[in-house]
Amino acid sequence: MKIAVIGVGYVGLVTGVTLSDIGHVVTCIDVDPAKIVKLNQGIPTIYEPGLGALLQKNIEVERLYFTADHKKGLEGAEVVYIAVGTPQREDGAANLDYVEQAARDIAANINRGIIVVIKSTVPVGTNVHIKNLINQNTIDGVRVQIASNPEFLREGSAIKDTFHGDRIVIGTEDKETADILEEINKPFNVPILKTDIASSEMIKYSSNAFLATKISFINEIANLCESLGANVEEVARGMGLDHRIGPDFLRAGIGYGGSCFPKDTNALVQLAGNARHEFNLLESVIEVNNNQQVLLIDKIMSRFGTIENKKVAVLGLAFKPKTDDLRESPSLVMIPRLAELGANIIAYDPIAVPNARKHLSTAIEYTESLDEALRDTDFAVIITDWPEVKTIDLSAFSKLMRTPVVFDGRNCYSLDAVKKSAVEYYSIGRPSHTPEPIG
Ligand SMILES: NC(=O)c1ccc[n+]([C@@H]2O[C@H](COP(=O)([O-])OP(=O)(O)OC[C@H]3O[C@@H](n4cnc5c(N)ncnc54)[C@H](O)[C@@H]3O)[C@@H](O)[C@H]2O)c1
Ligand SMILES: O=c1ccn([C@@H]2O[C@H](COP(=O)(O)OP(=O)(O)O[C@H]3O[C@H](CO)[C@@H](O)[C@H](O)[C@H]3O)[C@@H](O)[C@H]2O)c(=O)[nH]1
Repeated sequence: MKIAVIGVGYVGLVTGVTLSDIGHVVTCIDVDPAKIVKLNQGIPTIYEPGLGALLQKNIEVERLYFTADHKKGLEGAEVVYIAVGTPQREDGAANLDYVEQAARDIAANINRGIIVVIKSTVPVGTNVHIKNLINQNTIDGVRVQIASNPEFLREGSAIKDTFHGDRIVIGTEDKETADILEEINKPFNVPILKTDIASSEMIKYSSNAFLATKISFINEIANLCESLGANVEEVARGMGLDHRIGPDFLRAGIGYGGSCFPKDTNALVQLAGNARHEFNLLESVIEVNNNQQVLLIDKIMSRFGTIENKKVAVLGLAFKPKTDDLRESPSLVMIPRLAELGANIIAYDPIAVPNARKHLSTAIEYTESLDEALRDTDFAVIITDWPEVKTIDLSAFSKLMRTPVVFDGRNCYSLDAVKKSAVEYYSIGRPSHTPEPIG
């Protein structure tokens, strides 16, 4: 099948690379010419394990192309995927400007009926709106079919998620389009659910909202555990053994971030509001998460009283490990707060420092060395559970820091290991630990 993908961000690039890897001829189109230059040289524009090798392989066998020219990219395409961003608008709703522009780009450059597939996360009703927008603007009355095919990949495991996903969802208005989409996706060997368009659009938002709910639920339980003397890790383990609950997404911590959960939960609240439905549960999920992102500040202030001129190591900038993405990362909330309170900050991340320099306006020091980050600091705050941070020998804290006080937003260490160390330790939903004074 000859396929075009519009928008080569995270999702567009993974979509283009994996569709070509299963045998389709794919041309990816982006308005950013700098991205296209890099990608044509086989250089990935995102950090994603395993992506580089697949990118180079499929360019070499001439199944994968990149262009900044919509006309050229859409020429001969039988199916066109839209994978542009749907960022949050100020009122919380999804901004559809990029999707609408992609629709106009399609309308202006096709001369025969094609299938348009929306991969971007879009509110219920958008697929039909986009189909109408294209059909109203084509030359010579050309008509397109529409399909909703939401994306469920996670950053950092996007390739694995595509080839070993739990499901592929295809929402269409007619059986013929559904069958063509099924045929395209068959080689992924992932269960396919064919449904109507509105349900497909809703499955994406409901899935993200449910996962966010699990996280906020366990975070609320964690905060209660602290007051009642229980350990949230034990609680989550005990809950997760019930197969109706399951063990995933029950890791308590500093809250969820990333390019999806925050914006998609807000968009669903807006979508519900438009249908005159107050989504109280999801509003609470969002509120719990907002509070969770700054919870460590309270712990830090009750430990120190003031942090004016204290030197603090912030360990991790990305919203989760294995990505350099900072979008909605708790670090973007914590770092300005710590700076406002007068702390001098040195921030460590193994790969996200270049992105942080672009996104964080607070004047801080950066390093890609964990040792350098910890040296002579008064306390450390763990934001991202990077393997480098999780596997650190706890003695490094006492050897390198001025005072080994650690506020762990990701519960990186076992309490047994902490008890054997000289570290003063505060985590989420677990008892804190203050070492016995020596002598
Ligand atoms: N990032 C994720 O992990 C993830 C996972 C699942 C779903 N999604 C959803 O997928 C969509 C895309 O997300 P992303 O993170 O890849 O976005 P992104 O912002 O990283 O990338 C979008 C790309 O589209 C390009 N673009 C915008 N308008 C264009 C146009 N008219 N023609 C050609 N190119 C255009 C931009 O230059 C950019 O490179 C969003 O709706 C998001 O919610 C994202
Ligand atoms: O038990 C958990 C699991 C995750 N998180 C946090 O939740 C956020 C999101 O994590 P994850 O879901 O792994 O990352 P994303 O790449 O944002 O992926 C989510 O968002 C994507 C975009 O819609 C969807 O495609 C994926 O299915 C969905 O998991 C991160 O800040 C994690 O630290 C927790 O705090 N506790």
